[in-house]
Amino acid sequence: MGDSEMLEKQRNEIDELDKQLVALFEKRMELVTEIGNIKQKNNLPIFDESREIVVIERAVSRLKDPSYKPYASCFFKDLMTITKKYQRSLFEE
Ligand SMILES: O=C(O)C(=O)C[C@]1(C(=O)O)C=C[C@@H](O)C=C1
Repeated sequence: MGDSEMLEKQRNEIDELDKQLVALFEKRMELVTEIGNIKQKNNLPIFDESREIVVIERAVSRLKDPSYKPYASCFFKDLMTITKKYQRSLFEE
């Protein structure tokens, strides 16, 4: 297979994975919404540092390739920055 064929094939695989990621992201956001509503109802803080540490540590520990560790850690940290931002937007409604 030539390089440009290979590139197209890899990008098609990424497109397929992104489709799955969007579905998972949406499911996760639905849960984040429910948790956000519980937090609002019970006057709980949005940021839960100990929970975030657990989420990141567990995710990183599941990697097969340890060289991805700092990147996976960053990915989950950024993801939770986004979820907190979204939960805050719910509080403002
Ligand atoms: O578990 C919670 O309390 C959530 O609100 C979810 C979540 C997450 O996205 O995983 C978001 C914000 C918190 O700081 C911790 C975790």
